[in-house]
Amino acid sequence: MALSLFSFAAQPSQLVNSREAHSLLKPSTLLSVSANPNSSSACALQCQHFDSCSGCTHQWNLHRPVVLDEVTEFFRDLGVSDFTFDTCRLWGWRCRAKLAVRGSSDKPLIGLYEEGTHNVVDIPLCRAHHPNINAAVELLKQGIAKLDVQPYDEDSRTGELRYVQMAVTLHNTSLPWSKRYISGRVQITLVWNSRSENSPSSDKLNALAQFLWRSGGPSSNVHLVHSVWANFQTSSNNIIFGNRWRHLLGERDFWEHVGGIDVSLAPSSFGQANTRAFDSLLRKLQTYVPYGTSFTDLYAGAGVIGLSLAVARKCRSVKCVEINKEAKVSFEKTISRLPESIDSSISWHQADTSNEPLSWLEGSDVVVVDPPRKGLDPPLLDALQTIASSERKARLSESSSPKEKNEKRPWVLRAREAAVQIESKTTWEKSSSLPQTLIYISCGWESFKEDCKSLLSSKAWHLEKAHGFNFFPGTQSIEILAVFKRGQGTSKKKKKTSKKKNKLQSQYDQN
Ligand SMILES: C[S@@+](CC[C@H](N)C(=O)[O-])C[C@H]1O[C@@H](n2cnc3c(N)ncnc32)[C@H](O)[C@@H]1O
Repeated sequence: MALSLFSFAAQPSQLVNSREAHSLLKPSTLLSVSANPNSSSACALQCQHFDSCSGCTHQWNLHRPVVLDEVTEFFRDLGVSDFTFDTCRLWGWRCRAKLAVRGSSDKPLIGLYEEGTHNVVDIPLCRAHHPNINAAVELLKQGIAKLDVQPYDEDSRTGELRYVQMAVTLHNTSLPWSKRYISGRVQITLVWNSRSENSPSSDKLNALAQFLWRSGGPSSNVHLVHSVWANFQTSSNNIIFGNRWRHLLGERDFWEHVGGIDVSLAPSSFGQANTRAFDSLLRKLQTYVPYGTSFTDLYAGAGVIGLSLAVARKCRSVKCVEINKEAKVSFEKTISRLPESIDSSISWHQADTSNEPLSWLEGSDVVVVDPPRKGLDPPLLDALQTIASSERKARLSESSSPKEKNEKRPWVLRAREAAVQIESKTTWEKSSSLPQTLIYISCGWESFKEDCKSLLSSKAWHLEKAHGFNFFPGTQSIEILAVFKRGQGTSKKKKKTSKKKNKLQSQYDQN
């Protein structure tokens, strides 16, 4: 995963005090975007790293990303005039950060690359980070200095510590929200420049983990550290993580609570950085999924979307498809905490959605796609565009998909087999229908626009609703939730025209 896209900036080097905490906890606001809300300096980033750090691109009006006007207009032109935008939390929102470690053991730099370079900018007071990420970074720096840990040197490919991933859990739901936020604990993953835990530098790795645990674990003054993990990476490219992960200290399982369920997230699986904003999005998403639906979650990660809908909307079936095999363990753990009353058939498939995409859509009423920034894979986009003709063909041949039945390629068959399968208690009738609703969740505005235009131009879908969420305040990014329905629909503009016509007609009739 490329570093520069993902990490951002920080806050004080210790746990925040209650006044600071209060300022970080401004409630989110839902803007109906037609009226321009006040742009005030109260929504300024006020981060001293802004000029050098590449994490944030905007320091004013954090509540209104620059792209918002364009987004609003785009949807208005497509007939969605009630687009809403949730401003979410403006500071201290980032609960997950991947940071480069460079410099020297007595002066480590932990942060992001300066724009267009591989020079790391130290960002101890980042305003986007959850304050406890900054506190954990400070602790890590102390450990590096004390134990003479060598930060990685990209030119010589020497050194020990390459990157660190910090993830904060806000899981403790027994606490009121402000306390829950401030007492969030940090899972620290040290990306170590060796092949495995058996390399000669492992003693130092273990000593560093012990230091973090002693100084920030349960027997320290402030229990800040949730756990310590190691990832081993020796490759010379820009990829942050290697394939080998080891749990070193603390709780192995990392739980979060979003969308109404407990969710397990291993350090190796994808997790949304802005936990609170993601929760808002999930709650909005739930309102578009009818009770008892059959549901496919494509680009599912650890299945958070699918499983939260399985519970909130009592889905008949939920099928999750994800390419990263590491997410499977998290999915299984999350299932173990779902309410016993749940009666859904649930499966998780380790597969590439672009491989025979129609097979994943079959049998579902609703499909959610949540692709990476680059947008939908072309074969999936193509399948969605031609969904109506696929349906017609299937009906004609009476068998929904003859190609499916004749499939012989072992890798395709293997991918279709569920890696995790939980049967429902009720035996539901199997359906071969294709989805009538498509919910597109996007973190890449440019690719979304293109995909959206392609879907609409195919006339297979029309756009019904759209919402925006401020997942990444201080950047140009916006998270979109768009609801498409099958068929061409009646454009709202057209509806208005016909109302006008009717009015004219009735005036004419009266005359
Ligand atoms: C933006 S994340 C969304 C994850 C999940 N929906 C969530 O919110 O936690 C995109 C996910 O798509 C996965 N992915 C990328 N390309 C894929 C593909 N071709 N097929 C299946 N999954 C893919 C990535 O591994 C990543 O987990």
